[in-house]
Amino acid sequence: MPTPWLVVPAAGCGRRMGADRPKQYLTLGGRTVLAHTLSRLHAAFPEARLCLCLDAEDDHFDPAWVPFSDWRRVDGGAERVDSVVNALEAIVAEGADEQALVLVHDVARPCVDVSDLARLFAVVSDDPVGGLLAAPVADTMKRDDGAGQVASTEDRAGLWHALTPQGFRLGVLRRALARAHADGVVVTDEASAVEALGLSPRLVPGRRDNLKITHPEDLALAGQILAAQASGVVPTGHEECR
Ligand SMILES: Nc1ccn([C@@H]2O[C@H](COP(=O)(O)OP(=O)(O)OP(=O)(O)O)[C@@H](O)[C@H]2O)c(=O)n1
Ligand SMILES: C[C@](O)(CO)[C@H](O)COP(=O)(O)O
Repeated sequence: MPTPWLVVPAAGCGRRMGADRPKQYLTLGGRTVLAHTLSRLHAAFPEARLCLCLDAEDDHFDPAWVPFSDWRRVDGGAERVDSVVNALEAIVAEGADEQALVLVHDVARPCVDVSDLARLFAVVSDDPVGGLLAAPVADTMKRDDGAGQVASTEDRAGLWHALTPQGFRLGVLRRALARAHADGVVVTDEASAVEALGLSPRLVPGRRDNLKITHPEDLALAGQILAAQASGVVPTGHEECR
């Protein structure tokens, strides 16, 4: 199987976290979130080529946290999607083929499981469209009425949480993001842009502990997940969600 390109958007400012620095530079067990995330990706894809999207004025980053030998820093954009587009242009500038496989993974998801990464890669390598790690919705879903009360209970059958990585061919992903930009749509993930082309990305069941650190309480949770994974006490649970 060919080596993938990895795009790691890490140019966010962590507004919802509200910390004294972007959340990718908060530490878990003495290591930054960014270092944890890159280490998981490296364990699965040691030969991959990495594009790391960082804010141009980032003064927290330390290159010692990057375990990849083939990596480049790319300027982030105003939104996540703009950071990803900048990375794709950097990949094109290096002469990558339209068929090159690109996996995009949020820096804010340090608990991603190495076997999930391998499984996603196997699926998207063999799929003409590509796909994403995802987890079925487990709770009863309510829609509000805009005034703090329940308007309805939604049918959760067939609903999934979109996780990352999301993996697509370079050509498809560039076309999809260019179309979203032309249509004035700010997509929050790659798959939704690809869907808007009329294509159907594969849903690859992944562990639900691949959480995105977003709000303050998520940090402690991520620390506990990493510790539990390291001690081997967390069952994989994959079979349940397939
Ligand atoms: N302009 C941006 C915005 C976000 N991201 C990245 O996209 C991922 C998902 O975004 P999110 O969780 O929203 O991160 P933040 O933008 O940092 O958080 P917030 O929205 O709360 O400010 C993160 O890895 C973040 O660093 C990025 O590379 N460039
Ligand atoms: C890409 C993503 O992680 C999928 O869940 C997510 O859409 C990005 O974060 P946001 O909070 O929706 O901006």
